[in-house]
Amino acid sequence: MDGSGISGDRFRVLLGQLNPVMGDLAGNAAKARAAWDEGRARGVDLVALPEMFLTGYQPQDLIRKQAFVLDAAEHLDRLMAECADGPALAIGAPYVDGVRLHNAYHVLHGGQVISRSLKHFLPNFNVFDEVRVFNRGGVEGPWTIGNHGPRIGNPVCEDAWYPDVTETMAECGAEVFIVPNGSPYFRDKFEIRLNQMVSRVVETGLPLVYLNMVGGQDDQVFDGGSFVLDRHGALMMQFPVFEEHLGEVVFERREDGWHPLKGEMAVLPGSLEQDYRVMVLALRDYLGKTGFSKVLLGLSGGVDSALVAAIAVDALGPENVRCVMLPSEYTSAASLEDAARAAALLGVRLDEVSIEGARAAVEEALAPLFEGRAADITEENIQSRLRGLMLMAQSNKFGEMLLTTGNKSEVAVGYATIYGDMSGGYNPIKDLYKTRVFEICRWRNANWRDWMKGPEGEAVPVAIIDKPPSAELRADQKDEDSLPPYEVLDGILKMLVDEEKSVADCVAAGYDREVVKKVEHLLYISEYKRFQSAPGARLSPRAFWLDRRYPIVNRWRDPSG
Ligand SMILES: Nc1ncnc2c1ncn2[C@@H]1O[C@H](COP(=O)(O)OP(=O)(O)OC[C@H]2O[C@@H]([n+]3cccc(C(=O)O)c3)[C@H](O)[C@@H]2O)[C@@H](O)[C@H]1O
Ligand SMILES: Nc1ncnc2c1ncn2[C@@H]1O[C@H](COP(=O)(O)OP(=O)(O)OP(=O)(O)O)[C@@H](O)[C@H]1O
Ligand SMILES: NC(=O)CC[C@H](N)C(=O)O
Repeated sequence: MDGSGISGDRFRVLLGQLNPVMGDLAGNAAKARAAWDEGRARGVDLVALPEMFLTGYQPQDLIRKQAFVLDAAEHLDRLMAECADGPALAIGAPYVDGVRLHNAYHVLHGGQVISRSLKHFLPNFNVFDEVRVFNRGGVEGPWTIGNHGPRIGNPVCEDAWYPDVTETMAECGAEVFIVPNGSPYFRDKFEIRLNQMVSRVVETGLPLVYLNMVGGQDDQVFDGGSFVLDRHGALMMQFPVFEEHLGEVVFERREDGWHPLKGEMAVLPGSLEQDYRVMVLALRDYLGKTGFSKVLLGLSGGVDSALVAAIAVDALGPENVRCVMLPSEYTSAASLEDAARAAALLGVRLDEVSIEGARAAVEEALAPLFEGRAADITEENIQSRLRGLMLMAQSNKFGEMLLTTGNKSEVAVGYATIYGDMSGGYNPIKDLYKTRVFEICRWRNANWRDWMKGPEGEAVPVAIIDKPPSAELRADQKDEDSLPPYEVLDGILKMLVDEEKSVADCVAAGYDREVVKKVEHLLYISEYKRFQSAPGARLSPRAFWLDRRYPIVNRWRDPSG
């Protein structure tokens, strides 16, 4: 040991896979400080935190506020002073170089900044717009603490998705990579990340630490799942997904360089479980981070609202979820029973407010104007809007945030009433196709985990999963009267939306051209609804909102096929 507190042949890093709150500079700094205190108590050499941990990620245009960047710099300076005596602290925070604003990774030690890596590759695709808000940095060489420990290179997230930055760092003498990330979830992304990081290891022959953020931010969920690879690309440590976690990686110096020792190995859940957990965590964090603790929703006896109720209960506990049945003359006895059973299984309160009186009053008020016109979708939408009105009134009165329940199939084709059932602050199932809604319900009924605040066993009544979906806005209505069967609709939507395929591709895959053209048309004409819709948890690489933005005014239709 020398004055730096580092032993000659071991280097210990405490990795903080933690959940920051966007814009809560003091809170995030306190969390960083607590991790550092823990690191000091354990006697580690370095405490590392994810990309842009001090501000939260992604800050979007908040980062264009000079006052915000200055405030962040002050919090960083304070941390540097407070953490002068002990392990180094590596933390993501913005950096201003003259007029150039950077996404940076700072290493603080002994009251000084001993390294500052500026993100070189700015992601500008899917949900990312970093070219819009940051300047590209040059590649920073590796750093060490005193004369001991490995020379460490810090490619910042996207920097490790291409060979250039790691190769340059290796040429400059790096012996270990620690990559801080703000990498949001989409289904099965873990394998893609792992393959990318293994490639960097194979190209450079150097071990790599992948440290991800965790937690929900608006539509995105950072899934954690940090890991460590040795110089051959073998997995030496795996952190859990979706949980805050402090874990220690130990590097040992051998004749041929630095080697990470084998450590904890969390098992990653399957894709249905991951999707479900994302929806739960996204809702919990959206509520908690915006200052809400309670939600309400309209429980119709259908599968979408039943699943949203289960997600809400698992996120917040049954005492914080209230369901409301708002029957009309078209509501069947089976729907009333199914809603009651769904609420009972989850242990939530179910209130009933009829929309019949209000509907009669609205129709009477409009009758002189509408005289001579046949009843049509107008009257159906009035019911939906009255439900929205009644639910929002309760939201105002009781301080509960209203959840809206449209699945991705409906959101894609505009099968929802604007200012009606689209009313609400958050939509947990916005990126979940209807066919997957059924799969997820079955998964939840068969599986319980300790992170769920809801009951074990059946959470969505089997009778609800098994019956044909209906909006019940007129007698004997079924979704399949207006839409193709969901297997067909979802098959076409996956091709058009998620895979960017043409109409001709869909026809070649066996779908009827007329049906494909109808779906394509509905997809384009409902962009205005999506523009006015609530945010919801992103589960796929093509979620509506940031990943998939069509022009609202658009006359083009695919002539192929
Ligand atoms: N480009 C555009 N920019 C701005 N506004 C635009 C627009 N195109 C139409 N509009 C406006 O939008 C209005 C039509 O939209 P909207 O009022 O939503 O009505 P609309 O889309 O015609 O009908 C709602 C649909 O949702 C279905 N649905 C399914 C499941 C549940 C529920 C439910 O309510 O519970 C409903 C229902 O069966 C029906 O097919 C028009 O009055 C028009 O003025
Ligand atoms: N009778 C009702 N009571 C309470 N809420 C309702 C009622 N009917 C509709 N809603 C609300 O409006 C949403 C859209 O309802 P609708 O039944 O028309 O379509 P859906 O997409 O099949 O949804 P679900 O599967 O939940 O029924 C529901 O999820 C629910 O939140
Ligand atoms: N923060 C980032 O640079 C994110 C982009 C990165 N390639 C990812 O999604 O993991």
